Amino acid sequence: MAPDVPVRVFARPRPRQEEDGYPECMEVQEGREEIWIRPETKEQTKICPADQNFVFDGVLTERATTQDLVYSRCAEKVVSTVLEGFNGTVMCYGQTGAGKTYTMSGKVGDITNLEAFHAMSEGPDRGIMQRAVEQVFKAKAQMNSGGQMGAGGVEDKGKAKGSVEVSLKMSYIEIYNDIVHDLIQEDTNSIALRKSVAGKESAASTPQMRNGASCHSVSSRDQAMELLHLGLRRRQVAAHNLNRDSSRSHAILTLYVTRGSGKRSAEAGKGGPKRGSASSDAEETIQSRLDLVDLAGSERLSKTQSSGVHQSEAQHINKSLSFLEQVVLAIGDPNRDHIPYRTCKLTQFLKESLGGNSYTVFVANVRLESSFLSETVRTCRFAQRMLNVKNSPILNVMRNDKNVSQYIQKLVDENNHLKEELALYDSLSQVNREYEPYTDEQRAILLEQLERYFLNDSWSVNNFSPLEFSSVRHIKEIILQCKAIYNRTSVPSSESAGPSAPSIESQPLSLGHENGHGSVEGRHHNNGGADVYSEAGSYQSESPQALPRSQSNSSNGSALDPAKIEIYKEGVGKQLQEALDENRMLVKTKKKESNMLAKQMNELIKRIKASEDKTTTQDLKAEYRELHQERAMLLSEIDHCKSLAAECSKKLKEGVHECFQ
Ligand SMILES: Nc1ncnc2c1ncn2[C@@H]1O[C@H](COP(=O)(O)OP(=O)(O)OP(=O)(O)O)[C@@H](O)[C@H]1O
Repeated sequence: MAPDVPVRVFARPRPRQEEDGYPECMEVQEGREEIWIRPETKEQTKICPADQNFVFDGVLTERATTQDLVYSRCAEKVVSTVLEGFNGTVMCYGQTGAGKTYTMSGKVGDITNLEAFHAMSEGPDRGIMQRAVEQVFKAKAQMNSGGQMGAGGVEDKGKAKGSVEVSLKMSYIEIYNDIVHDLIQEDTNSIALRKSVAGKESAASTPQMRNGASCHSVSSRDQAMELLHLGLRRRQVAAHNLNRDSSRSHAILTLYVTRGSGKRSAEAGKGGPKRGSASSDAEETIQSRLDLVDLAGSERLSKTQSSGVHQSEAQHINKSLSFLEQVVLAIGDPNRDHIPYRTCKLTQFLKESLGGNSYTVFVANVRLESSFLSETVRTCRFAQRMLNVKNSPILNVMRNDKNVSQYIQKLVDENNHLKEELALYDSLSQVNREYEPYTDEQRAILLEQLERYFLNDSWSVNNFSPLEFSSVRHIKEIILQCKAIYNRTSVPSSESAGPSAPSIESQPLSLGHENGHGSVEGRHHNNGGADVYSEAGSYQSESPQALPRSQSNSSNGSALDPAKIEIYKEGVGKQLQEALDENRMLVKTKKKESNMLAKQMNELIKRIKASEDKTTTQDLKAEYRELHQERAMLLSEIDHCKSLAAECSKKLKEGVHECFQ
């Protein structure tokens, strides 16, 4: 089993301008990997009641930190491990304008100016993305000429020599308003392109959604830079009060490294965990991946003054970041066995990076000006939680092991031999049996036989015609078809209560019932009558009987195909059901939080009414406004989860309908 490796967390404060004034209530102390907060004013103590120090794996001090230093401290080692065959992630998180894009892509400036971009990409302001590409190409050149990559990313002399084939691919996507867009597809018609990518990553195909993005072979650093420039040009950017070039999307640049057809030295990969069973003489292909993630910045609308479309973008950004927080909280909680990765595209993409197969570094970009105290405290708290996230990186080796191939061949031979034996046995006993799976035609014939058998009044214990079992596959098929007939013809218990009894389909299983909160149910019904949580849309993978029987018989009298529904149940149906459950669970939790906030707000109203002191009243009102904003955010998250649940529910229904013959 792969060992747990914690996410490494760094904080990078954006340099303050001299005119911002010192001292501030936040500071980084030289030589100490911590950000200290000393609230002084009453306002500040409301945000952070007492002195607090946030300790990280590293704090990149404001003035001393160059882009070069940031790379060597935060990213270089991760890139080296990727070159060895492990997955790696570096992600930047923080409030808008704190320097995430600067850290990742460098001082981008006017992105339409290609020359300026290339000049920057070679200069000291270049970011982690450019530097990672450089490191990877440097290593590729070394490996092609027979060197081995060691843990430090430098050539290790004296190890097994021999040219290793290395190929690199690159993809660059953005998640904008929870839709995945390809940023480097060569088609300039981005709308058509975006539709196609978004279409591919539907809930039904979430595990493969990465494949929805185009993947480009890159053979030189310059080629990779061209693609990076193209992607940055296409990324959604807008101006607001705190950042002239604010990213409106989460962007993920992925470098895929494949090292092919070489014998991996037993000594290689000393820097990290090894696969226990790896032998030194196997032919191997190593496929690893580096994700460089520039998250969109959280923003307070009151500060950015965004409105219209940018306000809606901001709400999407804040929502997805809050889902990210939920995932991180769940991973860090030993009592939670379910991590809500499926709630949005961002968390789906980061599944391996957080709690999965990856070496991950998290950079918290912060601003130390007092006016950003609340945002910085929030970022630091989140970054601290990130320290609890443990990953399990493994060496991504595809082995072409001679022993395994031989073993598979042995099994194939044995299977052929048994088939021959069976054929001989059948011919000696003069029976003609088939062992291949039923075709649709054979299945239809069997179904017809069974229907005749059940409908025939004159059937008796002596007449078992279609039930005279001829083989194991025949028995299985009869049982499946009997189940289909049963589902189609039997009447649900609620219907048997009388014609006026509502069908299961029309009984909403509302959250209100689940939570015991009557009000929730009321709002749910008022919401256009969309039965998001109706049992009809809920597909119980453990018990197929839970499917509404009224649906087992479609309007045109066709029957549910047992084989199809089984496949659906184990595959897409199961994924959709999980996603539905997750969203329902999130709605439930958030509703509780929202109710608690409502209670606190009611208390505050009482206190405001009772207050006679002007300053106290003002403070209470300010507190009320904060809570109100927080609750508004929660309510919009709840709506978002509901709409996701509705989408899952709809897809589930469509999927079940497709299982009718
Ligand atoms: N460490 C730094 N040194 C010099 N300039 C910086 C630094 N960090 C950020 N900046 C500058 O601050 C501005 C805002 O930074 P940037 O666009 O990287 O923020 P961001 O966190 O990506 O914001 P958003 O979330 O809104 O996209 C840019 O002009 C950037 O060049």
